[in-house]
Amino acid sequence: MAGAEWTSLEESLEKHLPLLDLQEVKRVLYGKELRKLDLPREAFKAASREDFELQGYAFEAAEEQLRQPRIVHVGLVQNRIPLATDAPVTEQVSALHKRIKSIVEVAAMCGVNIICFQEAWTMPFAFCTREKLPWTEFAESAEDGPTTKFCQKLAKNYNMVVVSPILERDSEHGGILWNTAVVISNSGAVLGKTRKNHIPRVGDFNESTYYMEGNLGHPVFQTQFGRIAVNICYGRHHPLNWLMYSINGAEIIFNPSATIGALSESMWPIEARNAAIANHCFTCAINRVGTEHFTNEFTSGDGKKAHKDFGYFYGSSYVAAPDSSRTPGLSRTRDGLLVAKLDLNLCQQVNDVWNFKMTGRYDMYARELAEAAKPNYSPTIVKE
Ligand SMILES: NC(=O)NCCC(=O)O
Repeated sequence: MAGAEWTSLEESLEKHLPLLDLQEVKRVLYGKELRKLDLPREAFKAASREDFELQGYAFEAAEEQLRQPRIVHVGLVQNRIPLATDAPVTEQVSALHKRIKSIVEVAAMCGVNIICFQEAWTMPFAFCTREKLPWTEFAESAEDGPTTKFCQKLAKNYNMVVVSPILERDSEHGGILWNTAVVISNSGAVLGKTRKNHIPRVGDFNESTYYMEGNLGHPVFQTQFGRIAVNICYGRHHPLNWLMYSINGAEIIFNPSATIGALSESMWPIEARNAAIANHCFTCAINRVGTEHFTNEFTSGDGKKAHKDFGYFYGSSYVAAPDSSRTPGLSRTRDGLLVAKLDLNLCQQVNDVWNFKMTGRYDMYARELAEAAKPNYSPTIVKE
Protein backbone atom coordinates (compact mmCIF):
# COMPACT_ATOMS: atom_id res chain seq x y z
CA MET A 1 0.00 0.00 0.00
CA ALA A 2 1.58 3.26 -1.15
CA GLY A 3 2.32 5.85 1.49
CA ALA A 4 4.00 9.20 0.95
CA GLU A 5 6.14 7.89 -1.93
CA TRP A 6 3.20 7.94 -4.38
CA THR A 7 2.07 11.51 -4.97
CA SER A 8 -1.21 11.17 -6.82
CA LEU A 9 -3.22 9.33 -9.43
CA GLU A 10 -3.26 12.51 -11.51
CA GLU A 11 0.53 12.82 -11.54
CA SER A 12 0.89 9.18 -12.63
CA LEU A 13 -1.61 9.61 -15.45
CA GLU A 14 0.10 12.80 -16.69
CA LYS A 15 3.50 11.12 -16.52
CA HIS A 16 2.67 7.84 -18.22
CA LEU A 17 -0.21 8.32 -20.67
CA PRO A 18 0.16 9.58 -24.24
CA LEU A 19 -1.78 12.82 -24.75
CA LEU A 20 -4.77 11.36 -26.62
CA ASP A 21 -5.22 8.55 -24.11
CA LEU A 22 -4.85 11.03 -21.28
CA GLN A 23 -7.70 13.14 -22.68
CA GLU A 24 -10.03 10.14 -22.94
CA VAL A 25 -9.06 8.80 -19.51
CA LYS A 26 -9.68 12.23 -17.99
CA ARG A 27 -13.04 12.49 -19.75
CA VAL A 28 -14.16 9.27 -18.11
CA LEU A 29 -12.52 9.76 -14.71
CA TYR A 30 -13.19 13.48 -14.29
CA GLY A 31 -16.07 14.37 -16.62
CA LYS A 32 -15.58 17.50 -18.68
CA GLU A 33 -12.25 19.29 -18.26
CA LEU A 34 -12.49 22.15 -15.75
CA ARG A 35 -10.88 25.52 -16.26
CA LYS A 36 -8.02 26.22 -13.88
CA LEU A 37 -8.70 29.28 -11.72
CA ASP A 38 -6.44 32.23 -12.16
CA LEU A 39 -5.56 32.58 -8.48
CA PRO A 40 -3.47 35.56 -7.28
CA ARG A 41 0.30 35.26 -7.53
CA GLU A 42 0.64 36.32 -3.86
CA ALA A 43 -1.55 33.38 -2.88
CA PHE A 44 0.79 30.93 -4.63
CA LYS A 45 3.81 32.67 -3.07
CA ALA A 46 2.29 32.42 0.41
CA ALA A 47 1.32 28.76 -0.13
CA SER A 48 4.84 27.94 -1.22
CA ARG A 49 6.34 29.85 1.74
CA GLU A 50 4.02 27.97 4.10
CA ASP A 51 4.70 24.70 2.28
CA PHE A 52 1.25 23.68 1.14
CA GLU A 53 -0.25 22.90 -2.22
CA LEU A 54 -2.72 25.34 -3.79
CA GLN A 55 -5.01 24.41 -6.66
CA GLY A 56 -8.09 26.11 -8.08
CA TYR A 57 -10.78 25.07 -10.58
CA ALA A 58 -14.00 26.54 -11.95
CA PHE A 59 -17.27 24.70 -12.58
CA GLU A 60 -19.34 26.59 -15.14
CA ALA A 61 -23.12 26.57 -15.65
CA ALA A 62 -25.12 27.70 -18.68
CA GLU A 63 -26.28 31.31 -18.77
CA GLU A 64 -29.95 31.76 -17.91
CA GLN A 65 -32.30 34.58 -18.86
CA LEU A 66 -34.10 34.96 -15.55
CA ARG A 67 -31.48 34.04 -12.97
CA GLN A 68 -28.09 35.59 -12.42
CA PRO A 69 -25.22 33.11 -11.94
CA ARG A 70 -24.95 32.09 -8.27
CA ILE A 71 -21.22 32.04 -7.81
CA VAL A 72 -19.59 30.77 -4.66
CA HIS A 73 -15.94 29.94 -3.96
CA VAL A 74 -15.38 26.99 -1.63
CA GLY A 75 -12.10 26.09 0.05
CA LEU A 76 -11.16 22.55 1.14
CA VAL A 77 -8.26 22.16 3.57
CA GLN A 78 -6.28 18.96 4.08
CA ASN A 79 -3.35 18.74 6.47
CA ARG A 80 -0.97 16.67 8.57
CA ILE A 81 -0.81 17.12 12.30
CA PRO A 82 2.14 19.47 12.87
CA LEU A 83 3.26 18.07 16.26
CA ALA A 84 3.84 14.56 17.55
CA THR A 85 0.83 12.91 19.21
CA ASP A 86 2.60 12.89 22.60
CA ALA A 87 3.12 16.67 22.68
CA PRO A 88 1.00 18.46 25.34
CA VAL A 89 -2.63 18.79 24.28
CA THR A 90 -2.69 22.61 24.31
CA GLU A 91 0.48 22.74 22.22
CA GLN A 92 -1.00 20.36 19.62
CA VAL A 93 -4.20 22.41 19.41
CA SER A 94 -2.30 25.73 19.13
CA ALA A 95 -0.02 24.32 16.44
CA LEU A 96 -3.08 23.22 14.44
CA HIS A 97 -4.77 26.61 14.92
CA LYS A 98 -1.59 28.29 13.66
CA ARG A 99 -1.34 26.00 10.65
CA ILE A 100 -4.98 26.45 9.70
CA LYS A 101 -4.77 30.22 10.13
CA SER A 102 -1.94 30.37 7.59
CA ILE A 103 -4.03 28.36 5.11
CA VAL A 104 -7.19 30.40 5.71
CA GLU A 105 -5.22 33.59 5.02
CA VAL A 106 -4.39 32.25 1.57
CA ALA A 107 -8.00 31.14 1.07
CA ALA A 108 -9.04 34.73 1.78
CA MET A 109 -6.61 36.00 -0.90
CA CYS A 110 -8.33 33.57 -3.31
CA GLY A 111 -11.79 34.95 -2.49
CA VAL A 112 -13.04 31.83 -0.71
CA ASN A 113 -16.57 32.29 0.71
CA ILE A 114 -17.00 28.95 2.50
CA ILE A 115 -14.13 26.93 3.93
CA CYS A 116 -14.21 23.45 5.43
CA PHE A 117 -11.51 21.70 7.47
CA GLN A 118 -10.93 17.96 7.85
CA GLU A 119 -12.75 15.73 10.35
CA ALA A 120 -11.69 16.27 14.00
CA TRP A 121 -9.19 18.82 12.72
CA THR A 122 -7.90 19.97 16.12
CA MET A 123 -6.44 16.58 17.07
CA PRO A 124 -4.68 13.42 15.92
CA PHE A 125 -7.13 10.76 14.75
CA ALA A 126 -6.53 8.84 17.97
CA PHE A 127 -9.71 6.77 18.07
CA CYS A 128 -7.72 3.74 16.90
CA THR A 129 -6.10 3.57 20.35
CA ARG A 130 -9.32 3.10 22.37
CA GLU A 131 -7.55 5.05 25.14
CA LYS A 132 -9.50 7.85 26.77
CA LEU A 133 -6.76 10.18 28.02
CA PRO A 134 -5.40 12.38 26.67
CA TRP A 135 -7.66 12.21 23.59
CA THR A 136 -10.91 13.15 25.32
CA GLU A 137 -9.13 16.33 26.46
CA PHE A 138 -9.29 17.55 22.87
CA ALA A 139 -13.09 17.78 23.15
CA GLU A 140 -14.58 21.29 23.26
CA SER A 141 -17.92 23.04 23.42
CA ALA A 142 -19.33 23.55 19.93
CA GLU A 143 -20.94 26.83 21.04
CA ASP A 144 -18.11 28.61 22.82
CA GLY A 145 -15.01 26.39 22.98
CA PRO A 146 -11.60 27.85 22.09
CA THR A 147 -11.69 26.42 18.57
CA THR A 148 -15.13 27.84 17.85
CA LYS A 149 -13.95 31.24 19.14
CA PHE A 150 -10.86 30.96 16.93
CA CYS A 151 -13.02 30.14 13.90
CA GLN A 152 -15.44 32.97 14.68
CA LYS A 153 -12.54 35.42 14.41
CA LEU A 154 -11.45 33.95 11.09
CA ALA A 155 -15.02 34.02 9.78
CA LYS A 156 -15.54 37.65 10.71
CA ASN A 157 -12.09 38.85 9.59
CA TYR A 158 -12.37 37.20 6.20
CA ASN A 159 -16.15 37.36 5.64
CA MET A 160 -16.03 33.59 5.22
CA VAL A 161 -18.36 30.82 6.37
CA VAL A 162 -16.25 28.33 8.36
CA VAL A 163 -17.13 24.64 8.73
CA SER A 164 -15.19 23.36 11.72
CA PRO A 165 -15.41 19.62 12.45
CA ILE A 166 -14.37 18.96 16.06
CA LEU A 167 -14.70 16.49 18.89
CA GLU A 168 -17.56 18.08 20.86
CA ARG A 169 -18.10 17.93 24.59
CA ASP A 170 -21.80 18.49 25.24
CA SER A 171 -22.05 19.96 28.73
CA GLU A 172 -25.84 20.32 28.45
CA HIS A 173 -26.19 16.53 28.29
CA GLY A 174 -23.91 15.09 30.93
CA GLY A 175 -20.66 16.16 29.29
CA ILE A 176 -20.84 13.46 26.61
CA LEU A 177 -18.81 13.52 23.41
CA TRP A 178 -19.96 13.83 19.82
CA ASN A 179 -18.28 13.98 16.43
CA THR A 180 -19.59 17.38 15.35
CA ALA A 181 -19.17 20.01 12.67
CA VAL A 182 -19.78 23.59 13.81
CA VAL A 183 -20.99 25.95 11.10
CA ILE A 184 -19.95 29.56 11.64
CA SER A 185 -21.54 32.27 9.56
CA ASN A 186 -19.45 34.88 7.75
CA SER A 187 -20.87 37.35 10.30
CA GLY A 188 -18.89 35.48 12.98
CA ALA A 189 -22.02 34.07 14.65
CA VAL A 190 -22.35 30.34 15.28
CA LEU A 191 -25.05 29.34 12.81
CA GLY A 192 -25.43 25.84 14.26
CA LYS A 193 -23.97 22.39 14.43
CA THR A 194 -24.48 18.99 12.89
CA ARG A 195 -23.30 15.58 14.07
CA LYS A 196 -21.86 12.47 12.47
CA ASN A 197 -24.79 10.14 11.88
CA HIS A 198 -22.92 6.93 11.14
CA ILE A 199 -20.10 5.68 13.36
CA PRO A 200 -17.60 3.27 11.78
CA ARG A 201 -16.91 -0.15 13.23
CA VAL A 202 -14.32 -1.12 10.66
CA GLY A 203 -10.60 -1.78 11.02
CA ASP A 204 -9.00 0.53 13.56
CA PHE A 205 -11.82 3.07 13.34
CA ASN A 206 -12.95 2.38 16.90
CA GLU A 207 -14.97 5.56 17.18
CA SER A 208 -17.93 4.00 18.97
CA THR A 209 -15.64 3.84 22.05
CA TYR A 210 -15.92 7.63 22.22
CA TYR A 211 -19.29 8.82 20.92
CA MET A 212 -22.66 7.69 19.64
CA GLU A 213 -24.43 8.22 16.34
CA GLY A 214 -25.52 11.83 15.89
CA ASN A 215 -29.01 12.86 17.03
CA LEU A 216 -29.53 16.05 15.04
CA GLY A 217 -30.83 14.54 11.80
CA HIS A 218 -29.86 16.21 8.54
CA PRO A 219 -29.77 19.97 9.10
CA VAL A 220 -29.06 22.29 6.21
CA PHE A 221 -27.58 25.73 6.85
CA GLN A 222 -28.73 28.75 4.89
CA THR A 223 -25.64 30.90 4.42
CA GLN A 224 -25.24 34.10 2.47
CA PHE A 225 -23.52 32.05 -0.24
CA GLY A 226 -25.84 29.06 -0.54
CA ARG A 227 -27.39 26.20 1.40
CA ILE A 228 -24.81 23.84 2.87
CA ALA A 229 -24.74 20.58 4.83
CA VAL A 230 -22.02 18.41 6.35
CA ASN A 231 -21.95 14.63 5.93
CA ILE A 232 -19.12 13.61 8.24
CA CYS A 233 -16.71 10.93 6.97
CA TYR A 234 -18.23 7.42 7.23
CA GLY A 235 -21.64 8.91 6.33
CA ARG A 236 -20.38 9.03 2.74
CA HIS A 237 -20.88 5.25 2.45
CA HIS A 238 -24.60 5.74 3.13
CA PRO A 239 -26.47 7.00 0.06
CA LEU A 240 -29.55 7.79 2.15
CA ASN A 241 -27.51 10.08 4.38
CA TRP A 242 -26.51 12.18 1.35
CA LEU A 243 -30.09 11.98 0.09
CA MET A 244 -31.57 13.42 3.27
CA TYR A 245 -29.29 16.49 3.20
CA SER A 246 -30.27 16.97 -0.41
CA ILE A 247 -33.97 16.51 0.31
CA ASN A 248 -33.61 19.22 2.96
CA GLY A 249 -32.26 21.54 0.28
CA ALA A 250 -28.46 21.31 0.45
CA GLU A 251 -26.72 22.70 -2.62
CA ILE A 252 -23.22 21.91 -1.34
CA ILE A 253 -22.50 18.95 0.95
CA PHE A 254 -19.11 18.87 2.65
CA ASN A 255 -17.63 15.50 3.62
CA PRO A 256 -14.80 16.11 6.10
CA SER A 257 -13.06 12.77 6.54
CA ALA A 258 -10.18 10.81 8.01
CA THR A 259 -9.53 7.64 6.08
CA ILE A 260 -6.61 5.46 5.12
CA GLY A 261 -5.43 3.92 1.88
CA ALA A 262 -5.57 0.27 2.91
CA LEU A 263 -9.25 0.65 3.72
CA SER A 264 -10.97 3.03 1.34
CA GLU A 265 -8.79 4.57 -1.36
CA SER A 266 -10.57 2.77 -4.20
CA MET A 267 -13.96 3.98 -2.89
CA TRP A 268 -12.84 7.58 -2.36
CA PRO A 269 -13.08 8.88 -5.95
CA ILE A 270 -16.48 7.26 -6.44
CA GLU A 271 -18.61 7.96 -3.40
CA ALA A 272 -18.75 11.74 -3.11
CA ARG A 273 -18.82 12.03 -6.89
CA ASN A 274 -21.73 9.64 -7.13
CA ALA A 275 -23.54 11.55 -4.37
CA ALA A 276 -23.18 14.80 -6.35
CA ILE A 277 -24.65 13.11 -9.41
CA ALA A 278 -27.47 11.30 -7.60
CA ASN A 279 -28.56 14.38 -5.64
CA HIS A 280 -28.04 17.21 -8.17
CA CYS A 281 -25.67 19.04 -5.82
CA PHE A 282 -21.98 19.77 -5.26
CA THR A 283 -19.99 17.59 -2.87
CA CYS A 284 -16.64 18.38 -1.28
CA ALA A 285 -14.59 15.40 -0.05
CA ILE A 286 -11.74 16.21 2.36
CA ASN A 287 -9.22 13.78 3.85
CA ARG A 288 -6.27 14.27 6.18
CA VAL A 289 -2.66 13.54 5.22
CA GLY A 290 0.21 11.44 6.53
CA THR A 291 0.86 8.81 9.17
CA GLU A 292 0.13 9.53 12.83
CA HIS A 293 2.20 7.58 15.36
CA PHE A 294 0.98 6.81 18.87
CA THR A 295 2.95 6.02 22.02
CA ASN A 296 1.19 2.79 22.94
CA GLU A 297 0.62 -0.02 20.51
CA PHE A 298 -2.86 -1.30 19.77
CA THR A 299 -4.26 -4.28 17.89
CA SER A 300 -6.84 -4.34 15.12
CA GLY A 301 -8.62 -7.35 16.59
CA ASP A 302 -7.60 -9.44 13.57
CA GLY A 303 -4.87 -11.64 15.04
CA LYS A 304 -2.17 -9.53 13.38
CA LYS A 305 0.72 -7.90 15.23
CA ALA A 306 0.02 -4.88 17.42
CA HIS A 307 1.13 -1.59 15.88
CA LYS A 308 1.46 2.10 16.70
CA ASP A 309 -0.05 3.80 13.71
CA PHE A 310 -3.31 3.80 11.83
CA GLY A 311 -1.90 3.59 8.31
CA TYR A 312 -1.54 6.27 5.68
CA PHE A 313 -4.10 9.09 5.40
CA TYR A 314 -3.99 9.74 1.66
CA GLY A 315 -5.33 13.31 1.28
CA SER A 316 -6.71 13.47 -2.31
CA SER A 317 -9.43 15.99 -1.44
CA TYR A 318 -11.69 16.97 -4.35
CA VAL A 319 -14.92 18.70 -5.38
CA ALA A 320 -17.60 16.97 -7.49
CA ALA A 321 -20.46 18.54 -9.41
CA PRO A 322 -23.99 17.39 -10.31
CA ASP A 323 -23.03 17.02 -13.98
CA SER A 324 -20.46 14.31 -13.05
CA SER A 325 -17.45 16.56 -13.52
CA ARG A 326 -14.95 16.78 -10.69
CA THR A 327 -11.70 18.51 -9.88
CA PRO A 328 -8.47 16.55 -9.80
CA GLY A 329 -7.56 15.61 -6.25
CA LEU A 330 -5.07 17.44 -4.09
CA SER A 331 -1.96 15.32 -3.60
CA ARG A 332 -1.76 12.28 -1.33
CA THR A 333 1.30 13.67 0.36
CA ARG A 334 1.08 17.36 1.15
CA ASP A 335 -1.02 19.80 3.10
CA GLY A 336 -3.23 21.63 0.66
CA LEU A 337 -5.95 24.12 -0.14
CA LEU A 338 -8.32 23.36 -3.00
CA VAL A 339 -10.34 26.34 -4.20
CA ALA A 340 -13.36 25.71 -6.40
CA LYS A 341 -15.58 28.28 -8.04
CA LEU A 342 -19.11 26.90 -8.27
CA ASP A 343 -22.15 28.25 -10.05
CA LEU A 344 -25.00 26.86 -7.97
CA ASN A 345 -27.36 27.30 -10.92
CA LEU A 346 -25.84 24.08 -12.23
CA CYS A 347 -27.81 22.09 -9.61
CA GLN A 348 -31.21 23.06 -11.02
CA GLN A 349 -29.96 22.86 -14.61
CA VAL A 350 -28.86 19.25 -14.18
CA ASN A 351 -32.02 18.47 -12.21
CA ASP A 352 -34.10 19.69 -15.18
CA VAL A 353 -32.17 17.44 -17.58
CA TRP A 354 -31.85 14.22 -15.57
CA ASN A 355 -34.90 14.64 -13.28
CA PHE A 356 -33.66 12.42 -10.44
CA LYS A 357 -35.66 14.47 -7.94
CA MET A 358 -38.79 14.15 -10.07
CA THR A 359 -38.35 10.46 -10.93
CA GLY A 360 -37.25 9.40 -7.42
CA ARG A 361 -40.06 7.30 -5.89
CA TYR A 362 -39.74 8.75 -2.39
CA ASP A 363 -43.30 7.87 -1.34
CA MET A 364 -42.74 4.26 -2.36
CA TYR A 365 -39.32 4.05 -0.67
CA ALA A 366 -40.72 5.70 2.47
CA ARG A 367 -43.55 3.15 2.69
CA GLU A 368 -41.28 0.19 2.04
CA LEU A 369 -38.56 1.42 4.39
CA ALA A 370 -41.07 2.03 7.16
CA GLU A 371 -42.17 -1.60 6.80
CA ALA A 372 -38.60 -2.93 6.49
CA ALA A 373 -37.59 -1.19 9.73
CA LYS A 374 -40.25 -3.04 11.73
CA PRO A 375 -38.96 -5.97 13.84
CA ASN A 376 -41.46 -8.42 12.33
CA TYR A 377 -40.73 -7.47 8.71
CA SER A 378 -40.17 -10.19 6.21
CA PRO A 379 -38.82 -9.18 2.78
CA THR A 380 -40.85 -9.71 -0.36
CA ILE A 381 -39.03 -12.50 -2.18
CA VAL A 382 -40.98 -14.04 -4.99
CA LYS A 383 -40.25 -17.75 -5.33
CA GLU A 384 -41.31 -20.33 -7.85
N1 LIG B 1 -13.42 8.70 10.20
C1 LIG B 1 -14.15 7.73 9.70
O1 LIG B 1 -15.36 7.67 9.85
N2 LIG B 1 -13.46 6.80 9.01
C2 LIG B 1 -14.04 5.55 8.64
C3 LIG B 1 -13.36 4.96 7.48
C4 LIG B 1 -13.92 5.40 6.19
O2 LIG B 1 -15.07 5.82 6.13
O3 LIG B 1 -13.21 5.31 5.19
